[in-house]
Amino acid sequence: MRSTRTIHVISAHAEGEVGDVIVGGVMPPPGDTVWAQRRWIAEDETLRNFVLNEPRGGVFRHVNLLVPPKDPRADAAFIVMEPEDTPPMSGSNSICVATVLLDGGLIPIQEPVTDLVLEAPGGLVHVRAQCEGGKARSITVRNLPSFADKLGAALEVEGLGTLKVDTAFGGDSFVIVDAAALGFSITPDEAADIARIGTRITDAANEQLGFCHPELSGWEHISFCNFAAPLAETKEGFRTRSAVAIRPGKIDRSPCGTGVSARMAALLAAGRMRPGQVLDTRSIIGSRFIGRIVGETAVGGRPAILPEITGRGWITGIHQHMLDPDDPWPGGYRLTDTWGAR
Ligand SMILES: O=C(O)[C@H]1NCC[C@@H]1O
Repeated sequence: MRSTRTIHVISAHAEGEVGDVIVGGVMPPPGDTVWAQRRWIAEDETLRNFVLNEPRGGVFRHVNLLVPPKDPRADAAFIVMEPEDTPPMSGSNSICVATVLLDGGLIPIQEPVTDLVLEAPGGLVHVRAQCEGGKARSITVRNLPSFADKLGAALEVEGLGTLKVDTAFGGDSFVIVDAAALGFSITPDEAADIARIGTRITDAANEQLGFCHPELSGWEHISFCNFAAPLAETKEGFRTRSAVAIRPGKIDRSPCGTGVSARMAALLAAGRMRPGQVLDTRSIIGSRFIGRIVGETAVGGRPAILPEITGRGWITGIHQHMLDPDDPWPGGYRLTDTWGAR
């Protein structure tokens, strides 16, 4: 056996969504901030291609690189690599990172509660893990400040007509559509159609509505389409389902923490939710994130919410990715049969 590269990975998923964590074998990328390191990883593409492309990855895979924190308040820092983007934050990936740090023994568990500060590229996120028997059983992440951008905007989508949509930021940028109006009830048999149509809606939203984060320089697009099912009132707030279509054409298996945060920001801006209320969201596979608006703030002068997301993560294995110097595809490959199937 020989290899010019060995990358050590602990694999995990959060509520069904894969979020592997690189725990060794990669030097920290250049950059004075984690945001600058994120940009370097996105532009360089070597690591992204190595771990995300086939034969090591696939369109369903997200990979997080642990880096030394830049902010002295943080216990650990991470850069998220998703199929098409290297985003400011991710709910499922941050839960996977916390799970690997705690259940994998990189940071000692304190029972019954372990508090951590993680530095995501977009800023600090606080993690509170309920721990028992050496396992983080429930993880609450205080996500980045989240805000509505456009409410009730008209969006023309070829073949679908004019949709009424919201756009919002919840740690990543979203176009939010009414799932029921498009004929979806968020069930597994709808997965291929939601992925395909969601990608078209995201493309149309980028052309017609756009998005520009006022503080995270260069975050100037809409990443995802959130198919939001109707709200059912509960004692604490609302219960709902949603499916987030991820470019180039897959569905988040989790309820998408950034998506729940973006939706709560849009619901508060529309006067439907209040601080303190909960948005209990089920994914297309029935997994659950509990979102909560814990406060209000501002981002670049716009009203914003402080969202929390609670979910669970599990370690699924350990991998050591290698590169034989004779391998003719060191950067791997993507084919449109799975990567962006239309
Ligand atoms: O939970 C989330 O926020 C995400 N899951 C995969 C894509 C998003 O980053």
